[in-house]
Amino acid sequence: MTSSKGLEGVVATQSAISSIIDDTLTYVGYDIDDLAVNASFEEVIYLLWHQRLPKAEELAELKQQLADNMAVPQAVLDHFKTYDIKSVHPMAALRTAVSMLGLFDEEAEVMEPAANYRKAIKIQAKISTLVTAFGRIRNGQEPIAPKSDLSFAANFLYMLSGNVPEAIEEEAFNKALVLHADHELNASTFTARVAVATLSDVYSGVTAAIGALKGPLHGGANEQVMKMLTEISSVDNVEKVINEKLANKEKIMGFGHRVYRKGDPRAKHLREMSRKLTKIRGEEKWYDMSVKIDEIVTGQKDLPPNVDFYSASVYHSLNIEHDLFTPVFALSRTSGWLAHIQEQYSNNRLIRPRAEYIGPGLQAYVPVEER
Ligand SMILES: CC(=O)SCCNC(=O)CCNC(=O)[C@H](O)C(C)(C)COP(=O)(O)OP(=O)(O)OC[C@H]1O[C@@H](n2cnc3c(N)ncnc32)[C@H](O)[C@@H]1OP(=O)(O)O
Ligand SMILES: O=C([O-])CC(=O)C(=O)O
Repeated sequence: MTSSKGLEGVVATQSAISSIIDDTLTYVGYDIDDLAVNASFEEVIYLLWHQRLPKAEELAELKQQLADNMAVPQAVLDHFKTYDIKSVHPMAALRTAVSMLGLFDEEAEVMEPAANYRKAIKIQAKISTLVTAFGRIRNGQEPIAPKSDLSFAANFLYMLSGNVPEAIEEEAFNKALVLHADHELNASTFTARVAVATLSDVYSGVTAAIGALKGPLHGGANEQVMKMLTEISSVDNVEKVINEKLANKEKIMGFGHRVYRKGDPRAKHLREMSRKLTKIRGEEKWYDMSVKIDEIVTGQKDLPPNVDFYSASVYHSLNIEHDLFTPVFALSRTSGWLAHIQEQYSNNRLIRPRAEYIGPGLQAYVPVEER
């Protein structure tokens, strides 16, 4: 029995939700380049959950269901005030808050598909409210109630800042949500599927997935990219800092990928948004620094940027605090996790791989006084 470190190359399940074939990403057969330009995030949620694009009335119904379910139990909001909110990572808070939502859902343990679909709506709707409320409460501000006439993307930015976003901001954020929604069997999605394959509940699956996304080798990389850009601080410093990091064999956050070899198709869309938004903000340096880092890392190491690299300067330009970048990723990827959870339940088998044992051979027990 031999193992593959990090399960590289192992095909662990079948899925009809998204595919990565020859560096092309599709959601249910629709090329991500097509969806990034044309689709709303709500359409993508529907696509992932139903494996087809919605008709107009189905889309309207989903939007209404999301709007109707955005309110979060007061006890969950109050719990943010029970610890030193400024010292915790928002992903840790989100992990607990989503788990806590399950305690207030009377259907949490009901396993019928219709009940699980209702839970998907509730979680997808409430996760925006949780992230924005956390962001405001820790800054001494009151949470803002959503506006039912705004899109999912616009509502998030509105609930965070109190201002209805400009059209270009809404467009950029919607695109970011579309691009992050699903990605085949990435680590957090696999985690969600493993959790629910024990026939545990939907809240457990999403909570487990949030924990997996938090790490800097996965969703946590976008925050680390912004930390690196902030530390480098100017285009003139890029070459020296990046060359030093490469010489020290440090990983450059936002580069490399387990599956893509020629490049992540999502990165070009985020790069273009970064160019536009940093220009509007008069802060082109974030884009210029990013492009220079990209040239060096891709040039020297043949490691192209992944989805997390240019999303950092995009979110920064949307006035999102840096440690909220990964929660933003989570609120988009929740749509994918919920699709995979549903798919796992619909054709379930316990996920239980084997380990290649590399410990000592058979040993006889020695009583404690004789060791
Ligand atoms: C949404 C997402 O999750 S996208 C990924 C987000 N994560 C990051 O951006 C973190 C930085 N990137 C990485 O750590 C990796 O590229 C991962 C985790 C994404 C993929 O990891 P793996 O497939 O396991 O590749 P692994 O880490 O083994 O790297 C293979 C080689 O490329 C190098 N490498 C990979 N990524 C990088 C990087 N970002 N910077 C420098 N070198 C790198 C490794 O050092 C290793 O070199 P070696 O063979 O000389 O030891
Ligand atoms: O697929 C992966 O390994 C990581 C990734 O890009 C994602 O989750 O979007």
